[in-house]
Amino acid sequence: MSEKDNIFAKPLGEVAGFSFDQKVVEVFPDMIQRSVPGYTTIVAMIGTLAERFAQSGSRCYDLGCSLGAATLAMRHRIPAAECEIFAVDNSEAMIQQARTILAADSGQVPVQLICDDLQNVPITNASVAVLNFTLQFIPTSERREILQKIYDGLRPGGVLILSEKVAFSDGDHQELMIDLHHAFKAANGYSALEIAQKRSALENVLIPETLHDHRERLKSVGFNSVDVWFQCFNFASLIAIK
Ligand SMILES: Nc1ncnc2c1ncn2[C@@H]1O[C@H](C[S@+](CC[C@H]([NH3+])C(=O)[O-])CC(=O)[O-])[C@@H](O)[C@H]1O
Ligand SMILES: O=C(O)C(=O)Cc1ccccc1
Repeated sequence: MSEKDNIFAKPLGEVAGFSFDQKVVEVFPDMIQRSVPGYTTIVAMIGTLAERFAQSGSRCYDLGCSLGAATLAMRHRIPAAECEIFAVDNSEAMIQQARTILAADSGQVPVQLICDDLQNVPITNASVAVLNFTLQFIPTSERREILQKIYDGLRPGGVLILSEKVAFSDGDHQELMIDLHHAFKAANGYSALEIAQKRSALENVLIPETLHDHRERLKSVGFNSVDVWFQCFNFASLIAIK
């Protein structure tokens, strides 16, 4: 499997902004598993949701697919005929490694891996769209346009699964959730230095918004039904149905 994440283990002096480069790719499954509470459950449930929502002859999109975890979960659970998965990521290093992982997988649903900014990828004839911890890395001013494009590309009854690190408007609650997230990381073996250096690397790179803002924007682009289906501390996943 992947190597252990020790990217932020040594004092770095100046901490550069976080990027999905080759070093991160090599440790990514370990990093995300030890950093995102509920990640394994969320990925498995994306499979269950795809099983329910994938429509025959439609497309499923995994936007910001990294190594293709959600793609694989969907691929192994979609019963609908003639579906195709489009997995998109703008990190060349991620897509290269995803290609190797997919080549070793025996799932039957065809997968197209695309190395591009998800903003350049047309979305059409979709029944499932996944943004599993991806929108948080895109400037807030560009998020509405992406969600509108997804809404417009979905068939009626189609679903968007949106997982994000979230913020809270109440300062005390915000502080508590961040503290509990750091305790989760510490329990998974990250040192105080690793937690602090990763936190500065993510500053201005990963921008969380409140669940209220996510819900309102999803409704305002047209989604009928919007609600949280998973939350642990400051990590949440929403389902939005067209
Ligand atoms: N504009 C963009 N266009 C395409 N990809 C992008 C863009 N911006 C960021 N990315 C990509 O979004 C991914 C975010 S990781 C997703 C985990 C995955 N979904 C998983 O289910 O394992 C989440 C995390 O690391 O917290 C990275 O691979 C980026 O290259
Ligand atoms: O580690 C964190 O603090 C996170 O918010 C999650 C994460 C996981 C993997 C890459 C970037 C951020």
